[in-house]
Amino acid sequence: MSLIIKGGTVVNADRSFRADVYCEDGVIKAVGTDLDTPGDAEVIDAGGQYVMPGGIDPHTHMQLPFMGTVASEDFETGTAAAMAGGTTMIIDFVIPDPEENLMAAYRKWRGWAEKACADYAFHVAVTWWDDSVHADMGTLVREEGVNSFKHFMAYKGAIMAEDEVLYNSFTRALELGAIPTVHAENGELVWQLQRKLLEMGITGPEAHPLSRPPEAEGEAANRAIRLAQVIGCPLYIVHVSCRQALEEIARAQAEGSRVFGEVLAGHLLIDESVYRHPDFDVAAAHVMSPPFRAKEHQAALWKGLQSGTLQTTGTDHCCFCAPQKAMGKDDFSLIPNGTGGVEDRMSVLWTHGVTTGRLTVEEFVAVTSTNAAKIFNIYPRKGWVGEGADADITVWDPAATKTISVKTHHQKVDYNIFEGMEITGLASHTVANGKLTWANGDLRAVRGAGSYVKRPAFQPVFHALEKIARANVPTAVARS
Ligand SMILES: NC(=O)NCCC(=O)O
Ligand SMILES: [Zn+2]
Ligand SMILES: [Zn+2]
Repeated sequence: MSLIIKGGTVVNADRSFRADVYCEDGVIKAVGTDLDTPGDAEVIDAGGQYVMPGGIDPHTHMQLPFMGTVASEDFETGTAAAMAGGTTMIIDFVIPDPEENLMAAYRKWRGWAEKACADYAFHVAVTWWDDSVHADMGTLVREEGVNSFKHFMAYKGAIMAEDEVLYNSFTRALELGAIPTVHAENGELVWQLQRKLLEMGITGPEAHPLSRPPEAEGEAANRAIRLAQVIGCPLYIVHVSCRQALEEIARAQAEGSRVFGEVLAGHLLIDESVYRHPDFDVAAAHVMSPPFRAKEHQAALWKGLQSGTLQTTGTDHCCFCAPQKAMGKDDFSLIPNGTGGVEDRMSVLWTHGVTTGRLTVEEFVAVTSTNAAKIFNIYPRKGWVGEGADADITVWDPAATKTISVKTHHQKVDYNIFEGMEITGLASHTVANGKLTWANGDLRAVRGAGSYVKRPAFQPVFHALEKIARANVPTAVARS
């Protein structure tokens, strides 16, 4: 099974150059000029196009059971839609209920994901604490290739992790060489504001952003960062949506901390006015947490991405259809939180990032693929077009255009938050594990063709942090 991509410009995060790319048995075997074409090889003409590492979306929730329902997009449909947009790998989340055994939850999610068309991995959420969680974190890292643990600082009464859980889990993660990640929002504050707004009679989706102000996110980001600094572990903050959280990350980085930040395509482009839409279904379709913010935050997030304060882009793809959103018709706090975007992330980023001059093409590759691969320690197997890497490639046509619409998207959800957006820059072809899965509008994704990707522990920053810890071991004072 071989395939050759001819005549394009290879773009990696460090440089671009003209080359052909030859793939065999799921691996890139050669990158060079004027490569021979074996007789049986499938040929892709990439003339005038870029040949880039397939996108990695580090934040999705396929078929997530959440807020009394289950996300409409499953691992098969979601990874197929991803490949229509040039994304060849997702990192999803195992989210055990409080008291639920971590390994049992992990096995359940692994079973659901077997039908994935593209490669996938899992962050595992720590929502509670006891000795079994401590032990299972060890098993997950050492035997199952999990190298990141998620903590929800919001969703009080459900999956929220209190500070005690954060402390124990961050400490254990450091010992294992796994990165703690957080959804940073002060869950107590959100809870209190939700009650207050409902008492005031503000029951519609317009109350959603009011109950989750940027200050609640900034406070939680700072708390997680300070805990990580004292414990001495790295930290990855998911879906940074506002200036307040961004500033906490920038300050921590300036203090020498290993804090990574992720931003969602939606938070870069959509503002909070959507929650005041007169049609409940439209306003509710945008209910996600943290919410879309005032415009000043989008400008700040773009600068965070440009400056390197934020390193990755995700979608938090978590789809609920209108009848599901209607569960919160009379109480906004019951609207299932989540929006889609896994198919659109790369073209939206290209249109508003590269064509506007905010990002170079190499930076585009970094923030859509390579940085996630590096942070989660699967680089250069993923996130790189080079000999020996997995043949996960997107052939990118910078001149192609379309208008995003729910009528034409491949995502299994009845709304598109980017509806009507005119896009320039699209995946013309997507290659996953050496197989052509998307070719000029023809989706050829195969159920179950994706594999679980094990991620080794101790990505490079752990070795640096270990040296700092060794130099700062607390000592007792010997007194007579
Ligand atoms: N983001 C969201 O609203 N739903 C999915 C769960 C989460 O990431 O917080
Ligand atoms: Zn979240
Ligand atoms: Zn999420």
